[in-house]
Amino acid sequence: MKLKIARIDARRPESLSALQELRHKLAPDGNVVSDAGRRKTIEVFGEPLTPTQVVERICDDVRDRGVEAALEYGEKLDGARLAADELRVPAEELAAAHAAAEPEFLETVRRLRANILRFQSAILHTDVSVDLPGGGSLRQRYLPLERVGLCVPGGAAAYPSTVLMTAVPAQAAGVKELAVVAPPTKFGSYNTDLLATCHELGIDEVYRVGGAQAVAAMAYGLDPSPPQGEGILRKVDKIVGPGNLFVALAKRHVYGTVDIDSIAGPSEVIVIADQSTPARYAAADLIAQAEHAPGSAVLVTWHEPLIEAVAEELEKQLAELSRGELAKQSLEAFGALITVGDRAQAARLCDELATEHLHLACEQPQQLLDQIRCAGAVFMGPHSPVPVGDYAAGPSHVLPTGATARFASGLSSNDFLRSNSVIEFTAKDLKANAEDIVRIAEKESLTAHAAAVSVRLE
Ligand SMILES: NC(=O)c1ccc[n+]([C@@H]2O[C@H](COP(=O)([O-])OP(=O)(O)OC[C@H]3O[C@@H](n4cnc5c(N)ncnc54)[C@H](O)[C@@H]3O)[C@@H](O)[C@H]2O)c1
Ligand SMILES: N[C@H](CO)Cc1c[nH]c[nH+]1
Ligand SMILES: [Zn+2]
Repeated sequence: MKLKIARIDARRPESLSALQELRHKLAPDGNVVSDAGRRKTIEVFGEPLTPTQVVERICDDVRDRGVEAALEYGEKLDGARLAADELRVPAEELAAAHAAAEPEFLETVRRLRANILRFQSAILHTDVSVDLPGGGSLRQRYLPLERVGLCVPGGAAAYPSTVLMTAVPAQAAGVKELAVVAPPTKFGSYNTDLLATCHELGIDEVYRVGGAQAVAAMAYGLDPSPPQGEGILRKVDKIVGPGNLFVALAKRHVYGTVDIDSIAGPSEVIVIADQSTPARYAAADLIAQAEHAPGSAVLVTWHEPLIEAVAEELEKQLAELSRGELAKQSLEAFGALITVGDRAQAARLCDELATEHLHLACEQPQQLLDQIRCAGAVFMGPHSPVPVGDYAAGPSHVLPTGATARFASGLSSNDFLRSNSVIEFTAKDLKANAEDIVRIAEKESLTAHAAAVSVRLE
């Protein structure tokens, strides 16, 4: 299988434009969509629109027309013709999927759940109290969110692991109401392993809706006028979880109406390799991300012979894979093999691309990590490939993509908490602080603020 993957020599000044193009493709503003996506857009809307325009139309339509619009998009985009009362997966279907699941699969789900819960509970914020030396006692109080929506992808692959990686952190934080949305496809809400995983975790709200329409449905609610109909999706407080470009852009669109976690779009990896890295490991790691379809995979090395060795391995391994053709398309559209001058240049490039997954598959990974700040999750050394984090380790696999790791972090139990500050002063504490409060209030000409303190000193 002949693979046309970009080769970039970052040591040459003219490589700059190739690197910028790569970066743009990976960012959500790049709005890169496949030809198939563009064809689908024309079929649905009768005109070629950008993904951002598509998402705005879908979200506004679902906000205005509710369940009717959500079902129409499910039919047009996913080919599923459903009635309003078929939107929610019946409790009996969840129980039946669980009863029919392979016992070994359920045991794996339980072990993975325990790993995730252990880590997510360990990192959870706890209340903090501070007594001020000048008087006054302060508290930071953390409370779980009430109702959260979990996006589980289902276009090109099935993701029971994403149910675990979103629901278990939420449960560690104490969230009681969880609603799962997954497209009405064989990889989504018709996937019995996914339904069995939901049941195992005690999730009983699963809806057959995906893409931007699912995000809008959770942000606005499908039946905004109470009383809520049975089976109609109610508005949530926060939407978390990954998805394709349409899901990521929709989450960005509804932010403010509800909270979101981050832009967790199409998967990405940068593998940093050197003379110690077997080419077959590096190739396998790149393909593992590309098979998400779409997924981006970039090799960075200062050991030049590795570029062609990995290119050869990629062709060999792609030919043997069931999803080889899909992975090949991703590698050709969003992949690159990059040569850098040295480790320091590799570190700088990583910070610029701020990738979702960074695998330091080279010697002395800690020394390199000390020079890098931006990545969703970092995998250290030759025996920590990304699937360890995708499935088993404990940190959530829902991670920021498209260079948003410059400012965003991976999903964690703390994303499901809100905090209140609690301020308590006695008369003595107030007196001790009054002079400063009155002085700064007067500087702002907010004399009523000053008076609210002075009145208590009389
Ligand atoms: N960043 C992360 O944490 C993370 C984790 C897991 C998966 N992922 C990524 O999630 C993505 C999952 O994508 P997927 O496609 O398999 O599933 P998905 O469920 O995210 O998207 C499928 C939905 O997209 C909508 N859609 C498809 N084409 C459209 C078009 N042209 N116009 C409007 N809507 C359209 C449809 O409604 C469909 O239901 C992959 O790219 C994978 O890499 C990311
Ligand atoms: N690599 C994905 C995060 O970008 C997570 C995942 C789920 N299943 C397999 N992998
Ligand atoms: Zn993965």
